[in-house]
Amino acid sequence: MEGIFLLGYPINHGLNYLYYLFNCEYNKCGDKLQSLVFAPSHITGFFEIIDHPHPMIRGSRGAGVVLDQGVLTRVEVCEGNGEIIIKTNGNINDYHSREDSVTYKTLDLLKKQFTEIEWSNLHITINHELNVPLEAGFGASAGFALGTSLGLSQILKLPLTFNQAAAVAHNAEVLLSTGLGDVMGSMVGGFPLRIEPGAPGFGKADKLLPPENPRKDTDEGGLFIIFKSLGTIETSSVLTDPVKTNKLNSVARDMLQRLMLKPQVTHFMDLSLEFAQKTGFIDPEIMEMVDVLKDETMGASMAMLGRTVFAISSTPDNSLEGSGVARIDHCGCRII
Ligand SMILES: Nc1ncnc2c1ncn2[C@@H]1O[C@H](COP(=O)(O)OP(=O)(O)OP(=O)(O)O)[C@@H](O)[C@H]1O
Ligand SMILES: CC(C)(CO)[C@@H](O)C(=O)[O-]
Repeated sequence: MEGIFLLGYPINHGLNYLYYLFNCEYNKCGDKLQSLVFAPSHITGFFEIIDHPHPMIRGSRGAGVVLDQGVLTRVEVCEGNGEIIIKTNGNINDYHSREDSVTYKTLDLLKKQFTEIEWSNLHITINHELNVPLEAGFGASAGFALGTSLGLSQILKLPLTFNQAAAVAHNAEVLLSTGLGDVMGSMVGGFPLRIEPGAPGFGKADKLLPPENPRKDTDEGGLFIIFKSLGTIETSSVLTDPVKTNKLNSVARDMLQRLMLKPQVTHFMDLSLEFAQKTGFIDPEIMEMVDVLKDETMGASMAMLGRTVFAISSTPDNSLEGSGVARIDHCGCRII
């Protein structure tokens, strides 16, 4: 394999920088038990909300794409007095309140499910490092939840499989209305098609075949995701508004079937733009950026749910000033 390597990892990989930072800190951790989880970011192009009284079955149908950037979570556990420290990019997480935090919610669900664990004798530190914007359609909350559930399940040797641990993350997302299909999307990788709603192990997912690699000269091959975020949309503010949810459901109703009849990346992007326009989610500023990218890529649209434009392209080159570029992560969420 060609390329420049740092700590055994090719430095052209989006994950490498974060991996390096974490490895440096690793030595300072003494004999604490710790785990490292990478949850790649999932951008939804279009979605339909499927309500159900059971949170494991509640969720969304839809389609999206998974980036090689996202949330890296290091969980550390040692003996203590029940302290819980949660940090995001090195800062203590003072997000609104404990009740609103998807990380706390995931931890609480594990505590309720596994009462035999002596949680009050543990000191738990959860460090999230993210390199995508928050509340901007990159499914960061799903990454926080997955890092917490998979990390703790591994360290504490909880009797859960990979999907079962991820289902706890889905449960937390659905209960807080911070996401419906991002946990499934991040687990699947590539271009996830969420065929039936629900948590991993409950819902049903597939993925688009990547188109033929137009860049045979690169070892990673494949496509690029170009993005630029202008601001946030709090997912829960949309998911709890019946006017918005009825509207988006009526627009999305037949979109997945249409994509399944022609399961191609360009068609996914066309449908995503149709969804963004017909729902009225897209505003003139985002549309302007879509127009810039549309002609020079395989298609551009708005990331659900954020004031973010995204495009899929065979080249990182584009004329949108200040845009970010990522690769596609085909592997999905993993313990590293
Ligand atoms: N600084 C922060 N540190 C940790 N968690 C945070 C922070 N800010 C927000 N959160 C968590 O993320 C949730 C916001 O999720 P939201 O779904 O709106 O964003 P997202 O997942 O990044 O975007 P989207 O779902 O649109 O893709 C909050 O409810 C909170 O639990
Ligand atoms: C609701 C949502 C658009 C938020 O990112 C996503 O979770 C999805 O597609 O279900």
